Amino acid sequence: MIKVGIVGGSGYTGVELLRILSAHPEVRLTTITARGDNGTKVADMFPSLRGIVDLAFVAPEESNLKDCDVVFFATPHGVAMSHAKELLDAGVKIIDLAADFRLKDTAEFEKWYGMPHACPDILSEAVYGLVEVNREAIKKARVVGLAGCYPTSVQLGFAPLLTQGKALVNESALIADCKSGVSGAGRRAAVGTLFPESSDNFHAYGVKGHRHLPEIVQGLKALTGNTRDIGLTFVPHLTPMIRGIHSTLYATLTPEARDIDFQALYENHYRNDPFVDVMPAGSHPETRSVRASNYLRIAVHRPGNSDTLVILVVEDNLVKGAAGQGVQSMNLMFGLDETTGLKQVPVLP
Ligand SMILES: NC(=O)C1=CN([C@@H]2O[C@H](COP(=O)(O)OP(=O)(O)OC[C@H]3O[C@@H](n4cnc5c(N)ncnc54)[C@H](OP(=O)(O)O)[C@@H]3O)[C@@H](O)[C@H]2O)C=CC1
Ligand SMILES: CC(=O)N[C@@H](CCC(=O)OP(=O)(O)O)C(=O)O
Repeated sequence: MIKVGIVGGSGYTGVELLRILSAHPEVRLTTITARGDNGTKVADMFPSLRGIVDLAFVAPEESNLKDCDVVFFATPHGVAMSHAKELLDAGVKIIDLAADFRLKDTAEFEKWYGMPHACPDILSEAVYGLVEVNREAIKKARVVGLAGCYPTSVQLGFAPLLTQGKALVNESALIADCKSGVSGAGRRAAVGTLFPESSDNFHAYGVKGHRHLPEIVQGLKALTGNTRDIGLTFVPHLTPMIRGIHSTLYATLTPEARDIDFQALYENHYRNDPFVDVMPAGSHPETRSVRASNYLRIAVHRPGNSDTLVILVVEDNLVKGAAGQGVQSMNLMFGLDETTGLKQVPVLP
């Protein structure tokens, strides 16, 4: 059994990790930390876990994280990197849901996250946790910096177009128009996510620059083999639902790409990826079709047979965008089938 610890178990991605890992056949949950709620039984805070998780939250300094095989950090940015060295020295693997191990350029990290990087040496060995792109590297990783929620949907939506060796679309003018449910902001988020503020309302934010922009650009560039530059307009929106991300992606075809069958290109690209579903041509994927599951669904459109491709992508931000992707990575790091414990059927309606 894999002994698993969770730092930050009392947040939204933390409880999602608990839900998934408590049903995982190869996992034993050993320690779950929370600073504010230490001593509280997990099931008293999350009644969904009554009779399922019989542990109490412990304070981080009193936890036995070093006895784990792997520790998930479901914490704000900056926490994982301050614990990484001592855990790695103790032989513990790390999966960070925050951004400490995503951006490879430490100056970029400091610019977007407002803090210096605590361990550039560990950052350089860390693997970016987007399984469909980095599967082989994740298998050998000691540290995985999971892809962000929006970045997962945007990168997997554009990936088949960017990995062909030559540009099929105008890569300097990609557009990602993304909408997220409110749980994306976390359990202790600001006033803007309160019910009276966020229900019956819809708005864009971060148009001037969102911290996921450099992460997505880094990832899209890597998909070209770092041979071509990427220009991306990324506009996130807050939409009044609890879970889910819907990303509408736009790309303009190059003249040489006009005769390509993009439906076939996408189906072929994802033929061996158990959690990516390329839907039939003309589909309109719905966020509820992936709710509480690790699936990500994509539909490819070319309205009016024009030169504009429209790619629709849905995922659950807390699962494929965070905890599920983390468990998918953990499975690979420990030699398991990547779907182990992750075959939950989405909840609909
Ligand atoms: N929500 C989402 O959809 C996604 C979130 N993420 C990322 O995952 C991480 C967690 O997000 P989310 O679960 O939404 O956040 P929450 O605010 O819901 O939970 C944060 C958790 O971290 C704990 N925590 C806060 N500060 C510290 C600290 N300094 N040291 C130790 N523990 C701390 C909190 O408990 P306490 O304060 O009591 O210690 C709580 O358990 C974030 O980095 C977020 O950006 C990634 C993808 C998607
Ligand atoms: C709706 C909402 O507020 N979403 C968050 C992103 C989700 C998140 O937690 O970001 P990471 O993936 O980088 O960890 C935001 O825009 O800041």
